[in-house]
Amino acid sequence: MSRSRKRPRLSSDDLPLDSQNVRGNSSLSQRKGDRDGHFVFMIGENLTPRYKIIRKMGEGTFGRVLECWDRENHDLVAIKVVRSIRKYRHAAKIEIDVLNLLAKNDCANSHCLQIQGWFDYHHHICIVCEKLGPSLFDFLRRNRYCPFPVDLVRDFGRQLLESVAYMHELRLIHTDLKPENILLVSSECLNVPIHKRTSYRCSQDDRKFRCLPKSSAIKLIDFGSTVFENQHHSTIVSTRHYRAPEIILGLGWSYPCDLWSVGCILVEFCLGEALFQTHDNLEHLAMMEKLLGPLPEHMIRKVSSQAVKYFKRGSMLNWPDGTTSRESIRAVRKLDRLKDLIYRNVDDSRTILSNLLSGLLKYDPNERLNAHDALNHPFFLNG
Ligand SMILES: Nc1ncnc2c1ncn2[C@@H]1O[C@H](COP(=O)(O)OP(=O)(O)OP(=O)(O)O)[C@@H](O)[C@H]1O
Repeated sequence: MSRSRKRPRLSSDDLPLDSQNVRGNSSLSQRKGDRDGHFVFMIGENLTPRYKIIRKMGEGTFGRVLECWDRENHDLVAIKVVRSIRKYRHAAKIEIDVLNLLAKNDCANSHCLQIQGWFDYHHHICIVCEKLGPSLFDFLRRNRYCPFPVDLVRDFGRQLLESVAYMHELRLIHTDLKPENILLVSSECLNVPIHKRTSYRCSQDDRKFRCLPKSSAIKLIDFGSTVFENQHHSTIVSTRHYRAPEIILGLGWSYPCDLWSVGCILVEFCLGEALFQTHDNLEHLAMMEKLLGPLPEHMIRKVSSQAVKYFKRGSMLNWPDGTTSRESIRAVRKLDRLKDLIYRNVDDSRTILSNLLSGLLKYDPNERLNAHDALNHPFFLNG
């Protein structure tokens, strides 16, 4: 997967706070932040006297996530050390509020990352959380994008929908659901034999075994883009591959955009790789039409002035247009109808799974399944 999967969100043009004449120990400030405002550290160093840095677990737009030893609780924790840039600090405070709200109302089935606390360290906001395992994207990548068996897709889908239902009950919209933001609770895995019949994609090379998670327990992370339903919504949200059509068409968005993302994620679990591998709006819409049929006219009639250019004669997608590359035409042609895609890649529960997916991938957000209805779908009830 060569194309970037990162969601363009806050641009990184601001200077780090430690180069903005913030009062304090300048030599320490310089050592603690690099030019992008990322926290610079050494393994074994202390992050306050309480936490000892063990290793880096991940890095994102907002900061670095470090595995640390908590000397007070004698436990390992994950600490997100946010970049020392004003807008990221501001976003981190919102993320802390969301994490606290999620923790306050927590029920057994929330499947959301648990916050333990936070502190400010040399202009870096540090969010202390439970330590989890690899993301489902990392897991797929390490297994050469070998798809998950359908029973695991069901377990992951159920938990993911439970966490989305929980957030929506609290009037929160995650807006950035993607395999990178779904973490296995445990890193333990099992080596299992690959059956040629059941896993076509995995059996394309000479490997006889594949790795599967020992436990299917997952948790949702990264609430840095979460918004309250009644708050200001920026026009563009979500990482490209998981972005709902109403966002691309500038029609406004709400809770259903999370369910579209869940649909894309579940297909990805069945295929091993992202469903919509594109970075271009027109190509993205063409891929959707190849998979799901034509966009509804009533949506096309209301598109924003920026999106009008994607259509001709008022109702037809203007694709391919004069600028479409051969590579793009090939990428769209490669896609099948959703049902055929699922039939080609999944062995069990295909009919019921493709029915669930078409409910999650409804163009019209008003017709799309909500999280509760999706959880009551026969794919989950009969599995
Ligand atoms: N609690 C945790 N336990 C283990 N690893 C974690 C944890 N939290 C985050 N990570 C790792 O760190 C990575 C970055 O974390 P996170 O997504 O919160 O940062 P971000 O800066 O908001 O990222 P993005 O740019 O993708 O939004 C994750 O993809 C994951 O691999």
